[in-house]
Amino acid sequence: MSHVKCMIGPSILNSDLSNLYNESQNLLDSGADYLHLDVMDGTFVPNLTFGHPVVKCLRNKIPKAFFETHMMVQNPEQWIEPMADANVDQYTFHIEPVNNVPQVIRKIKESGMKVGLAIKPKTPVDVISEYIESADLVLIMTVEPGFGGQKFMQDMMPKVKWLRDNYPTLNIEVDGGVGANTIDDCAKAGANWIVSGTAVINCPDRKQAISTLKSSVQKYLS
Ligand SMILES: O=C(CO)[C@H](O)[C@H](O)COP(=O)(O)O
Repeated sequence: MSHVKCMIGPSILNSDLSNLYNESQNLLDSGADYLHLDVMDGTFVPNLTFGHPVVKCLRNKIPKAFFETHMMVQNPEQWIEPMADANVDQYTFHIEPVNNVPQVIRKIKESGMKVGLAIKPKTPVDVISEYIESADLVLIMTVEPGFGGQKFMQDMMPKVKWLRDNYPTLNIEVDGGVGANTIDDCAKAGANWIVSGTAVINCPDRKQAISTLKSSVQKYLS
């Protein structure tokens, strides 16, 4: 009997952002369990996307779905209140630029959102262990954050496996290059929250793409 649930969260990063509502609704109608919203500030990563004003507009049109914002930003503390005001469900931030991680975790919780802790490929997983008990999810990046469509880093799987071995009930998310060819590696290592961008967005049958990801994870969870 598995302790964790499989969740598939497409990243809308490489969708038609001029048509964000329809793209998001289409992904939910195709079986997505949540939406993974990539917020980039051009400083923490060399790319710029959107912030809380866009997320809030999307939330007004999609009141019920679970929204996770993946905060690829230099100062995650700055955006907690605006994202809570946009009714974001889970605020996932990178620990690398943060001096006081417990303080950021506390503020996210006080604002009513769930807490996700993210690490870049070069960050060792044990750096995060002292904070895991107070988090809802850990995100292991399987590409350097910044862009969709990059090659999956298989060598991140020991991090996922280490987390699963040590934290059987933890929600472990992977993000970057995840699709039909790489999902088995993620599932086998123990990931249960799956972000997939281009592999879903560019697939003519998004329902099928999401269902393939789900079946693979469920196979290893059961
Ligand atoms: O966080 C991200 C990039 O920083 C994206 O969520 C991720 O790369 C998704 O796209 P793809 O599945 O195409 O890699």
